[in-house]
Amino acid sequence: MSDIAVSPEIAAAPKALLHDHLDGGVRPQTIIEISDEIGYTNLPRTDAAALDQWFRESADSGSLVRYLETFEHTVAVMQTPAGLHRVAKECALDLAADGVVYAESRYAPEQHVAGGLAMEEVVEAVNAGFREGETEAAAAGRPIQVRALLTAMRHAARSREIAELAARYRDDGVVGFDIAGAEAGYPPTRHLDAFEYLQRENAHFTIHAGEAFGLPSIWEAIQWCGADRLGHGVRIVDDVDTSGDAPVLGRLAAYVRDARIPLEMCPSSNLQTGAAASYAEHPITLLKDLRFRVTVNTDNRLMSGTTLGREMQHLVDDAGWTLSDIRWATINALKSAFIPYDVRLALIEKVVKPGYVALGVPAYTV
Ligand SMILES: O=c1[nH]cnc2c1ncn2[C@@H]1O[C@H](CO)[C@@H](O)[C@H]1O
Ligand SMILES: [Zn+2]
Repeated sequence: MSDIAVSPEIAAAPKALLHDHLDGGVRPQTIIEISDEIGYTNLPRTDAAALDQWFRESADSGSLVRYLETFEHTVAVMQTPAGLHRVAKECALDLAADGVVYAESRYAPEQHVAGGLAMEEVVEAVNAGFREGETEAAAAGRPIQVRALLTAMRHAARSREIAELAARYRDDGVVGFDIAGAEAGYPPTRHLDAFEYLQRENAHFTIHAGEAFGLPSIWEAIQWCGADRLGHGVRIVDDVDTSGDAPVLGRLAAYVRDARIPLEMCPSSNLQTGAAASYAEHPITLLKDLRFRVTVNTDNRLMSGTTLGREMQHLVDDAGWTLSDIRWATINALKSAFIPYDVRLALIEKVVKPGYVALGVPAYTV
């Protein structure tokens, strides 16, 4: 969707990414090679460039449901330990090359058992791939930490089981839980059992909400389910009245802002699913100006033809963002990460702040 060039400053800026789907960021060439190895013959294109194009165009329908149909082909090549390992390793390398220093990558273990793997084996293969990618990236001078979020599909009925899996692997590379998939008709409260379990376990979770569906979904995610963060949450603007001289926040929007609930915003993805009309008009900028805890994310790099650098470049080019805004969003992301406070602080103080000073951005003020 967005083959824009990223400026040297944005490319070099240390970045943090909270919302990136592992199965939404597979390299086209890898899809083709694994398909050959496993005998998967349903790919819509067999040339890497054409396949890349196909994903972007097919995901560009204006409908979340149709957007999600394209994942059939990435999930198909992520059914073996070798396939999962390779995809995870390449994910870490690609993010490191984009200047990402910390990432949370999510995937749904229940979608990777068609070849007979146990969900534990899925988690372990992905973890091993991330660790190898981290090692290679560090050796290449691009250190990155990648942690996993386990997603449950909201139309399915395995969320409690996957929540338990996330808790079991919490000391082994998994830092949280999520629900994803078609939003309309599948409210977060359908999975209350899983969320209540995680709260009792003192575990972290985010919920895709306020993307294809509006305020009730956000309200349930926060006030019924207790979400730590919102995946997208873009529709929170429906509770901001901009008709007068100054924007007025409704009760829910005020709660989200005042409680510092992180919004994992994904501009390009929202343009493709119809949740926003353009980068210039995307609510992320209004929400930034109102000081919501905004973060910038990729969602699905393959389907959107994007990188975190590109998402940021679009905001700079079309919505008036500055490098200082990008640093603010990056620090917001690290403040909101599901890793221990001391690790977050070390990344902010030792990596992010010095990285922006090196780019000549004036010192950070709150
Ligand atoms: O923007 C999105 N909204 C809702 N669900 C999504 C989005 N992007 C990806 N997935 C879903 O999450 C699964 C696990 O990674 C993917 O297979 C896809 O079905
Ligand atoms: Zn998502």
